[in-house]
Amino acid sequence: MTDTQDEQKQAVGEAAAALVEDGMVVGLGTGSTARFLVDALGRRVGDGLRIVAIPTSERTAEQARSVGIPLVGLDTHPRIDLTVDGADEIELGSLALIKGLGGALLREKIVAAASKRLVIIADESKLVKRLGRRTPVPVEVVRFGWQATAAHLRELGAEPILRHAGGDVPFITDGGNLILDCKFDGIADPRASELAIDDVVGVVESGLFINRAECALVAGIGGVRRIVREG
Ligand SMILES: O=C(CO)[C@H](O)[C@H](O)COP(=O)(O)O
Repeated sequence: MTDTQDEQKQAVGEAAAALVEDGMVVGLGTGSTARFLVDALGRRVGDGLRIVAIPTSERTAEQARSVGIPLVGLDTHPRIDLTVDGADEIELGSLALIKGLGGALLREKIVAAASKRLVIIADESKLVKRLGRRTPVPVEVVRFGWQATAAHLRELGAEPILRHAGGDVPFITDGGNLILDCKFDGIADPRASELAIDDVVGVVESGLFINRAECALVAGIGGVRRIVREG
């Protein structure tokens, strides 16, 4: 039985760490749920598990190093066996995702695309019937002309807001870009929206992840359950 949100995140982090096998190349997600995964994997590495890992952010890299997980890059390991990452919204059925409220969506998507398997870990609050009613879609954009990029995104029906790190200082991603948090009135066709956003000049990547997750490990009051993609 799991209780608080943190206990639920810990439960899914540990359940996902148990999926990792000797010899694997593992993608490490970013965020408060992924932190529990990295801690649990660090403990397994301390007990003798032999893996190498590719982090999706500088934050995760720092944590992984601190718990003794050996890190490599996509240059030497372009194929990843298993990536475990969090999500901001998970659409029931399709397992389409909104990711990037933690600001790491670009590296997360590159690592997901290089992965044979992507397992999402989350608590039940992340499950939705339709994406984008509650959470904005984070969109990473280059700094030059971001206002023009925002205007194009507005034409797609979004309300883009420049993300700030605090005060008037814009949030800068690990790739040196900006993030526009794009509020939509629900996303009826996530794949079409992903394509339309990616087609805007100045956009580096969107936080819509479509057909990428194999399954989600979701923690609730009753424990951890595995949800698979339908169709
Ligand atoms: O996409 C992400 C970071 O870019 C995170 O996976 C997402 O924001 C979920 O984070 P948390 O586990 O803290 O709710």
